[in-house]
Amino acid sequence: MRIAVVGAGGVGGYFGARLAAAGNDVTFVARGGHLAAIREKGLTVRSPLGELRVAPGAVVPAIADVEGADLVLVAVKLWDTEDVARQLRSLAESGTAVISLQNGVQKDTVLRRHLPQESVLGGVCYISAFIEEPGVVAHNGTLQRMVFGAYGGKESGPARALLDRCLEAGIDAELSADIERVIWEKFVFLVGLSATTAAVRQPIGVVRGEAGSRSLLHDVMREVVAVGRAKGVALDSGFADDRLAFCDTLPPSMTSSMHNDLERGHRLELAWLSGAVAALGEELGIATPRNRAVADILSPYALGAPAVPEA
Ligand SMILES: NC(=O)C1=CN([C@@H]2O[C@H](COP(=O)(O)OP(=O)(O)OC[C@H]3O[C@@H](n4cnc5c(N)ncnc54)[C@H](OP(=O)(O)O)[C@@H]3O)[C@@H](O)[C@H]2O)C=CC1
Ligand SMILES: CC(C)(CO)C(=O)C(=O)O
Repeated sequence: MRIAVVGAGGVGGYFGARLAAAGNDVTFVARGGHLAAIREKGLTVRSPLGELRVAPGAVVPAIADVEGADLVLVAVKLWDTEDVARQLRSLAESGTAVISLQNGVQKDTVLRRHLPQESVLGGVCYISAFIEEPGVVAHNGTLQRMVFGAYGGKESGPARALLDRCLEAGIDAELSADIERVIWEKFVFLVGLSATTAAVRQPIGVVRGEAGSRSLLHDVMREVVAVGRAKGVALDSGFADDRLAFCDTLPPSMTSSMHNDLERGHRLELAWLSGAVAALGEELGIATPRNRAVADILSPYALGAPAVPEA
């Protein structure tokens, strides 16, 4: 299968490298120092599931350099989606399927603004991975799961083919006939985890162990469920309780990519997480005070570590 991975960072680098190691024809689209390092030494993935190295020739600097693909995996941060969507148009118009593994519930709306509707399949991933240094992706823990499928439960050849390739590559993967609900289910958990780990600046073990931050986690997720249900997504009314119980099963050291980004002084996906919940709540007339507070508290960090103004 010919797969193009746009964004060779934590998510794209990890899943793309596993698919390449299993014999698929994977092209990575990368940029900056990461591109230069991969061109020189290849892409290395350090993982408790085994180290991988992808050959230097598998990387290109632009989507226009991809010489045909059956499927594109989009794995750039959310602020880069619009730009990537525009550049994917000609591939998608020639029949290439597109699956975004990004977080949030707005990514596919952005992709659909630029691409043929049927080319955009839905997807989510569960993993903790990041660029440790240019050319090197580090995988924390052993979780590495993808769920994907066509919207509306339609049968999709590319999704089925990707499932087979993932399973051969040792990636925990599943096809879903209700991918919209799956994306929202992840969103409930992710917004809870990212809001609280970033606000408290501690992993889930600390957040869930303290009555105040535990109730913040629960309330943040309740608000996401209320917004999703108001949008017509088939989320169970008690889904936040279910996710809180799930949070109790996580390793205490687990944290969110947004907390990692905050700690490193990087830009945050806040506007697409708690910020999006607050904006959607306003639009739909659903109260979201906890998500609004988290979005406001973290707003000085949204574009990276803030500089204190000169006196
Ligand atoms: N990291 C994680 O553990 C998880 C992340 N996610 C989600 O996955 C998505 C990707 O996150 P993550 O892997 O952490 O992101 P990273 O920042 O690690 O990787 C994205 C990479 O894509 C590059 N990039 C952006 N635009 C382009 C472009 N036009 N052409 C080529 N390269 C480009 C970036 O370069 P540059 O640095 O120059 O911007 C960066 O190297 C996010 O939505 C995130 O929320 C989901 C689950 C877990
Ligand atoms: C919650 C988690 C770690 C699961 O993949 C995630 O998606 C993120 O933090 O971005």
